[in-house]
Amino acid sequence: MECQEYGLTRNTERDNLNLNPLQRGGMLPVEARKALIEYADGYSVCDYCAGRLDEVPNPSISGFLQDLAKFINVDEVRTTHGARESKFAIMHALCKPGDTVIVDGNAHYTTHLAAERNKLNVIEVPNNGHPAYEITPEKYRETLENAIDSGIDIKLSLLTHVDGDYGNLADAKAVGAVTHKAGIPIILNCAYSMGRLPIDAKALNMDFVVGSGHKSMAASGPIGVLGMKEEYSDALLKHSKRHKVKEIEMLGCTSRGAPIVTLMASLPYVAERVKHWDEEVEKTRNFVRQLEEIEGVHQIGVKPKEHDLTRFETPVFDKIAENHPRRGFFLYEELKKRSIVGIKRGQTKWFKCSVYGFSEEQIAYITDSFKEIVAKYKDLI
Ligand SMILES: Cc1ncc(COP(=O)(O)O)c(C=O)c1O
Repeated sequence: MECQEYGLTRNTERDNLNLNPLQRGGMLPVEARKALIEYADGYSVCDYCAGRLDEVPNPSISGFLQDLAKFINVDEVRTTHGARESKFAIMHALCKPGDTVIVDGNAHYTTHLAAERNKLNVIEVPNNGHPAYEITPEKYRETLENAIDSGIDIKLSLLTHVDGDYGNLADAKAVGAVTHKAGIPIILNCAYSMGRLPIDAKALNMDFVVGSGHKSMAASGPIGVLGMKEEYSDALLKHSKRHKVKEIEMLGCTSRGAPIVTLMASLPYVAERVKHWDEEVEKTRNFVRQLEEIEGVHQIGVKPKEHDLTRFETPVFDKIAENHPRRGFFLYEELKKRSIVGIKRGQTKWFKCSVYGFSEEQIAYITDSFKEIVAKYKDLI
């Protein structure tokens, strides 16, 4: 058999300034790149395993999990294959088919799929619409109370801490108080927050927090985090009857090899970087201010920004696209000429981007580039 050329290079994304929000928090520091090579082979973390991944002493996965639990302030923590697998496992352990869960209207598709795979009904708390698309604790309370009043037994609730569409940071503490008052456990989906900003699960009134190593914790994918309160550990970490030491929801073992060692190697770096979250927010706000100086560029979602993921409506680029021979592709191509990538090809009505981790100089270069492109095509507007 002759195999095709699979195109396994990433020079474009690596050598240019990548604005794709999905990529900004998953970039590996040097220590993690070294660990990646050291543990690149298949079951590389399993040499000293006595049956449980979370208890492996060498490399010290057990020690790492203790540190990780402290980092997010939970009683127990496990790694999974992603935030989605963490959500699935919680729903699976706590609900049965036909049960109902309540989730925010900005929830990620993986939340919907986790519920669907568990055969659960979903009630959605709507956001407040254009332009902020905010999920308010008041709306969460109202939707929950209406459901309860109409006789629906809600087994579990979920809040997306920072959503992937608008980059809004939800008021987790207030929503946690709402669901606890109703006696319903709550999951905080921290895919876009854990590893970028400090997470204290207990202070946020959360029973579960789930994270994504490849999205926000500087790890190779796929790897997720599942943190929980003690009272749920029996349900979530229940052992197999047949294979006594194995945890059923984890299917015995979850992420092994490169993903877990990079997550481990990056933890000190990530623990340090969350202390500088305010600086990142300030950089994002400056970026928004500068980009909004262009007529026809508006940030949507909550203002001022509280997270780096930013969505802009960009009628000015859409107008240029209408009259440009390359149509919608002009923006991608003009940015690429300036070594900027990460805005989807052909997209000009709106786009999402992030400057997380870039320096002020790089951000100034990026905003100047957008302004330069508008100036170049002023006759097409
Ligand atoms: C808000 C949110 N939750 C969950 C996920 C999925 O995370 P994972 O790939 O770790 O399952 C994403 C990925 O884009 C996301 O944006």
